[in-house]
Amino acid sequence: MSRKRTAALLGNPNSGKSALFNALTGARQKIANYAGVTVERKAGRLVLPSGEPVELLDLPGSYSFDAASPDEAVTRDVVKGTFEGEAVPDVIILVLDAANLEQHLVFAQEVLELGRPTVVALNMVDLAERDGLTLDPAALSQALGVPVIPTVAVRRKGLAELTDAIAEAETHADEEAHTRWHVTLPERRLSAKHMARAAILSKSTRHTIENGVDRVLLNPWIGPFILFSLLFVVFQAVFAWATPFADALEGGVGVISQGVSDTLPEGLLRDFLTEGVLAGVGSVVVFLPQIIILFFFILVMEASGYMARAAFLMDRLMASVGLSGRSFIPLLSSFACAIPGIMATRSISDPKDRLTTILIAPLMTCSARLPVYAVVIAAVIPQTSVGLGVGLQGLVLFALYVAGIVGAMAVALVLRRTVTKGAASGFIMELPRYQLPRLKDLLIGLWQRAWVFLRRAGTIIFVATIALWVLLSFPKAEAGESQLDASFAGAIADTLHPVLAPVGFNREMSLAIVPAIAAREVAVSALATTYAVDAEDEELAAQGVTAQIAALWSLPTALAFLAWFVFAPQCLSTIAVARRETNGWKWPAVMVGYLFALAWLAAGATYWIAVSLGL
Ligand SMILES: Nc1nc2c(ncn2[C@@H]2O[C@H](COP(=O)(O)OP(=O)(O)OP(=O)(O)O)[C@@H](O)[C@H]2O)c(=O)[nH]1
Ligand SMILES: [Mg+2]
Repeated sequence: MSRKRTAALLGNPNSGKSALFNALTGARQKIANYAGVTVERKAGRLVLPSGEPVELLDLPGSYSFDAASPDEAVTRDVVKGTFEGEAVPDVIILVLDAANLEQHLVFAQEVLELGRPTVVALNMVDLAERDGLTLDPAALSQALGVPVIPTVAVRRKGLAELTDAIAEAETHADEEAHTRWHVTLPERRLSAKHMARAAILSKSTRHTIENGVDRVLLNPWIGPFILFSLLFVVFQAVFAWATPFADALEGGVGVISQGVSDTLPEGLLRDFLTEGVLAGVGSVVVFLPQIIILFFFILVMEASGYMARAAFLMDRLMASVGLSGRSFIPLLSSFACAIPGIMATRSISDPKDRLTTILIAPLMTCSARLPVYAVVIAAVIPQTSVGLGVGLQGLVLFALYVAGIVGAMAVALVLRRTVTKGAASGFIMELPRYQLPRLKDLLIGLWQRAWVFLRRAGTIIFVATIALWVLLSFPKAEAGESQLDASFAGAIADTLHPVLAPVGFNREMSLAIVPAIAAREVAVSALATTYAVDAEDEELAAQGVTAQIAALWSLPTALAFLAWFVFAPQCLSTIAVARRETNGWKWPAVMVGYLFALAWLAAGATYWIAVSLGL
């Protein structure tokens, strides 16, 4: 049997390659409305009408095969057959944005010049229509010398025709090489203009609304104000909207815990379930509503096209610290998690810009920190309004995010003048068209994030919490001795505490930050388990970790803990991905070193300022 044939999706960024890939293979690759979403090669299975399976490749978008950024290099290597362990794809599916034809036809010529079996997916014809364009696919096919199939990837239109054309293209490999294509960029631009003109039958100007919106959103004064207000609303919502759901979940965990206590006999199994699983892991799971609300906003910003506008707005600010707006999207992605954020830096072509962005990405507040912030804020910050319906808790949360951003900008400024010295590179980014987010995509996106969170809770958070529970539970305390004092964990806490006591940490906090290296949320489950195991006051123990923190921590101590988490590099996977993306241990070591130093200093400064203010 011959080897499975391959087809690759190629085209400019944001042309809908991943949307087509998902539609053709049933995969759920990330799609979003800005350039540079896909940064890796992904494979899936497409079944042709004949029943033959084809390996379909989704690739990062590209403007040219000469491009310098690491993601575009992947595309070039795959297509030219220099990608390790990969044969040249048999068919190329060239994806063009019908509403942006002229720009997309520039790279198209470079692709066609390869002279390989190619099919064009003229995607986003719905948007072209919305813009008042009437297209002539036949004329375009004539000009390009390959089949052109109109598609709407997100509504699965034109897929059958496209698969037919892919099957055909495989059997009729194009023998005559396309030697007629132009080689210089200005020539390609000119012929793109002619081809686009020939393919557009009529054009009515309907761009006015979009331009009007952009005049407001991109205005140098109003724009940042709107962006800032939007982010502000997000953090208010994270607290205000989530509260009823979080309370219900917390209540549910409490009921189960009570049920377990009532039914099981006293002993190790009961302690394991109540102290380790329910108090520990349960204390993290209750943050699911907050996580979903945060991602709801991120996904809407990504799908609507606002994300790229935000990057555009931030370009000036970023330039003042030696970065460009290009770094903004990886940094904003780091609000979800630093790992995809660091991966997203592959779309930055300047190596020093990219390295700086990787080094500061962990300062963006990832969603794993949300449970830590939320639990401490709920415990020590009163649920009051500061006026105008603005909640104090949401305000503190917002301030923590801002602290991360300000910290990142300050670090970038220092790095760009020292270790990653160099001039800021220019920033060119296409502004995608506005789109109404599709409910289905939104729900799938939210489901994926919820699943990631729950899976973490069931795996890494579970394992780290249980490991800590074991260390806390043995050896058993003598009568009159506290369990924490007697345990192995107590010994670990006693070793670390002297280093952290000067910045206001108590013993439980010093202990909790150790397993939190596996995943930050573990700080919460670790505290919950520690207090559950060590509980002297049974009634307080039953009220959960928030009540215990409220009763046992002073305000300066709690604030120091929050400040620590703004900076601390507490996540092994981030360090691992930084190693992979920088090809060595040097930069991850620099990253970990500076982040720990900053965390310690920030916690200390916060603690002592709070103490001296008499808080
Ligand atoms: N209206 C409309 N939107 C589409 C269509 N195809 C894709 N989109 C949207 O266009 C945006 C970009 O789609 P992606 O599939 O992420 O684009 P891509 O080519 O993979 O982009 P990169 O990975 O950045 O190179 C997303 O918001 C999609 O929902 C289409 O045919 N019509
Ligand atoms: Mg993509």
